[in-house]
Amino acid sequence: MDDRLLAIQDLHTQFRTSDGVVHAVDGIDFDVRRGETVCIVGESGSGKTVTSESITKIIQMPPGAIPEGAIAFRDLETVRELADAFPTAVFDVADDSPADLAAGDDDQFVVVEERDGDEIARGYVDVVRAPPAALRHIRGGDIAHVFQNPQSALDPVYTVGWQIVEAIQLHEDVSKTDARDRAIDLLDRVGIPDAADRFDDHPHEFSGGMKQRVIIAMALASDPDLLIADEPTTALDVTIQAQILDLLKEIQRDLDMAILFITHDLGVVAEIADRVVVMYAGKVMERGDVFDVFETPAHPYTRALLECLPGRGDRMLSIGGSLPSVTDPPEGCRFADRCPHAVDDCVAGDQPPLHAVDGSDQRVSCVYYGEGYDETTVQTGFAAAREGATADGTTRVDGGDPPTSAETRANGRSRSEGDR
Ligand SMILES: Nc1ncnc2c1ncn2[C@@H]1O[C@H](COP(=O)(O)OP(=O)(O)OP(=O)(O)O)[C@@H](O)[C@H]1O
Ligand code: NI
Repeated sequence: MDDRLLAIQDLHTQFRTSDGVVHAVDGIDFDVRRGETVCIVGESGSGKTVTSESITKIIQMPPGAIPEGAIAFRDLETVRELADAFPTAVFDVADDSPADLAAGDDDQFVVVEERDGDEIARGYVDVVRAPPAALRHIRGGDIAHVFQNPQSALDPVYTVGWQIVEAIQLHEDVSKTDARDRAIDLLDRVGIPDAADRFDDHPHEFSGGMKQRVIIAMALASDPDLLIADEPTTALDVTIQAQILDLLKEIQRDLDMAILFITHDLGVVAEIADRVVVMYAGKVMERGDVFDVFETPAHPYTRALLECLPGRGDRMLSIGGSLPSVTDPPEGCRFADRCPHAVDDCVAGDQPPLHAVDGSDQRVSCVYYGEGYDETTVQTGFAAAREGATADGTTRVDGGDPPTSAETRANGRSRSEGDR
């Protein structure tokens, strides 16, 4: 069964600037299944936020544009509603392969399989092609966003209760009294003590962590299938961060909602992700099940990120170097310039294709996993390999322990707990 809720295919998001075209997201693929948590992780500027904001097209266009790619949102109810509201936008296909998606006409964005009277067996909405009216239906309804700074997401002038009531009434035709009751339930649901009493308080009467809980309550108002959270805990202190992560896990379990979580912190990834997408300079370097990626990080960049985690190994690593130019991206692998294993093939052509690792779902964009290469060469400690490379000009393949499964478990999750 295809349980994908969101399928991103060859997404390109660019910005026109006076310095040239910024290739912020440069051809990425990944999907989010129903009810799971996918984390996008990567350094500052790698394209995480632009990816997440492309999904509901809340990026400013212009200067932004999505010249290529498709974002398939596969919620049956939404497909039905949009097919009714925009009958001429329906694109019938027998089989929903990516090729069909790409072949869709520009104004045909509701893709259905088998249209039998009102019955739509399966289908998806291509967010990239959807017009503003259809996007309004999806945004804040089927897909809700939670941003980093709770301060700016709340209006200081209105009570928090009223702001949640407004979010509820935006998506549902309910009376003020019913909406008020639901708002209080939501505040209670996200762990605001004495929710009924806090309803009439203004945002400034809430702490940062409590404000973020209010934002999450607003996001839940429309009962979304997908919650996109962009660094939602970064502005909060560590204990509050942990509480918000716990809250998100709990809500997800109860509401069976998928979460796309953006972070630069692999500790957070270990805490909440089912699957992880590692981005670098607008490309996906690696993706897969969080346990596979933590236990057998395949890409040298992922290894480097893991070695940067405090408490892993005895050295604190700084990767060194900086992201390549986003206006004039280099040939080959975007990470080649900082990679101790880079060879000629790494600096030619496009970013390497995503190769399978060990027959699992894990995929890695690295030439060493292609034909004619020995992948064990890059399965070594990043810091050790770099030291080897700088000491004698060659890459050393020994030394540097990969993170163990015990360490991954110590970070809070275990495959055997069956908590997914
Ligand atoms: N409106 C814009 N105009 C021009 N360039 C932009 C715009 N928005 C983003 N970019 C560029 O796109 C690239 C990706 O930015 P993005 O915000 O997605 O990174 P990020 O991975 O979310 O980083 P961070 O961890 O700092 O939030 C960066 O080079 C950024 O400068
Ligand atoms: Ni960001």
